[in-house]
Amino acid sequence: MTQFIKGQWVPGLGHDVTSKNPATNEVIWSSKTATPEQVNTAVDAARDAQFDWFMLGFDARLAIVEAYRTQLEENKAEIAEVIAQETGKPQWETATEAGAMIGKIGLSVAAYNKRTGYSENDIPAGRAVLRHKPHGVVAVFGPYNFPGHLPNGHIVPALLAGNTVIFKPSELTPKVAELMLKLWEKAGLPVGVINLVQGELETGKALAAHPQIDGLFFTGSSRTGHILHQQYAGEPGKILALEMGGNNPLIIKGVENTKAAVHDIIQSAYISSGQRCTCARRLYVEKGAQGDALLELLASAVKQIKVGAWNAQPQPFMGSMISEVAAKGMVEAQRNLLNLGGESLVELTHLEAGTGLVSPGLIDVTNVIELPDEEYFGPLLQVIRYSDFDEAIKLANSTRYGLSAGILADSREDYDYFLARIRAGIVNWNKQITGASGAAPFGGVGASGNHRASAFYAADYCSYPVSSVEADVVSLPANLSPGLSL
Ligand SMILES: NC(=O)c1ccc[n+]([C@@H]2O[C@H](COP(=O)([O-])OP(=O)(O)OC[C@H]3O[C@@H](n4cnc5c(N)ncnc54)[C@H](O)[C@@H]3O)[C@@H](O)[C@H]2O)c1
Ligand SMILES: O=CCC[C@H](NC(=O)CCC(=O)O)C(=O)O
Repeated sequence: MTQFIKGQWVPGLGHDVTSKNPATNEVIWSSKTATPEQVNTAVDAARDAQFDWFMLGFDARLAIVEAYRTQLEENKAEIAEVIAQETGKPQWETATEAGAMIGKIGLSVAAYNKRTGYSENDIPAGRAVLRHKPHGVVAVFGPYNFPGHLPNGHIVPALLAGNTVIFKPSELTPKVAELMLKLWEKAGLPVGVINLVQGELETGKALAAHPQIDGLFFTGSSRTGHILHQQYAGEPGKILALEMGGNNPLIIKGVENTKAAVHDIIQSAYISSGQRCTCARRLYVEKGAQGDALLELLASAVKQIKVGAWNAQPQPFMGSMISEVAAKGMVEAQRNLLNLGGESLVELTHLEAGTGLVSPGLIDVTNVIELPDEEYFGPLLQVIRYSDFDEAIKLANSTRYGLSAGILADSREDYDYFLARIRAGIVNWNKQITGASGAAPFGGVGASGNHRASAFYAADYCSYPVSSVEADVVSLPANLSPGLSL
């Protein structure tokens, strides 16, 4: 029973699908996909439930969301374990993801109150009141790299605002989604308020194209996000929030503590086996002896990064990539860069056939004339040597994306110069560029997003403002307009 539709667990009526642990190739979940007809039923259920859910009022909705938080807390270890088994991420990292899911509740409540909620002001004509209403029925599409935390970051604020939800998780992480829905069910969500449809392209397309969807909140690749954007052209009444990938630059300039810089670079480029949208993909290092020394230390540290299965002890820094296909894709990306003139500093290798285990790679692409503006979603960092700061910033901005960017530099002046010129939604100074805070807005520009940032600003796309001028009784104004007599 893998679809949760209208408060019931029902089998999918589509074709067979499985989910595998990418470190062992073992099947950990199998089922059938939801058909377009089942998607219709899920949307109908969400539509039927929506007005009553909204009319329950914020406090009653919050009580259920709080009960979900209790479920998350009580099942934190299981959530972390299922995410680890299904994504290949090491347990220390998935414990953090489960923690972020719990933390999202408090942050979403704070954001609801701060960004939306209710306010009123006395005005000469009466009272100006600002309220927010939910869009209605929204679809949430999730990626595989944070299968719990990122869809949770859409679902929680959407429900708090009074929307009902149809959740379509990544086809690579159905087991995590199933567990999340079981916890929502235990929290006591009314029938139809949240629905789960599992499947691949056919299911996703049926949901995205459904005429009864009022909004779609998407986290995933830029390629899919662009398809959805085109699909929603001419639909101004539907809200579309797109959180997509990046080709993120990190510049190193005038850093005394080389070891600390190497640590920040590794945390930026290789965490989650490079499978974070915020990961550094391009590293700009000044030409000269200082840059050479930094790269030498970096290459040595990269070679020492421990890679292993989700449950290996002692724990590795990098787990498996999501699949063997993804691992082979990174080997192919490296080959392509080498063919274009790149020079390998540390080779990325596929460690075990049939798995997503790869070692981290570092490649100098300074001599590549036309560097592809691609998001290689894995642990391969491209190094570019630069002669002057303006050149580094210009190269850093040479991308159609604009998600995250950073500079490691001991001079505040350099940071201010960079901050003014770099084009990205997340810009860090002397800190890794991954690990963004949910207490801040999260989103990119260009091909990385559509200016509907998530995290703390998710509240904004979950409702629309309703402005009212109100008075308790109908009354005549003190002075009538010229030309009127009553
Ligand atoms: N900006 C962010 O917040 C953020 C966060 C995490 C991941 N990402 C990005 O996500 C990508 C990795 O995730 P992914 O590979 O799961 O993304 P993806 O685009 O392949 O899939 C995301 C979701 O869209 C669905 N989908 C795919 N094609 C579809 C279509 N034509 N119509 C409707 N639905 C469709 C998938 O089934 C899945 O549920 C990377 O590019 C990464 O940078 C971005
Ligand atoms: O893979 C992309 C997201 C990575 C992650 N970002 C967040 O968690 C944003 C904060 C939030 O949504 O609460 C990161 O920056 O590492």
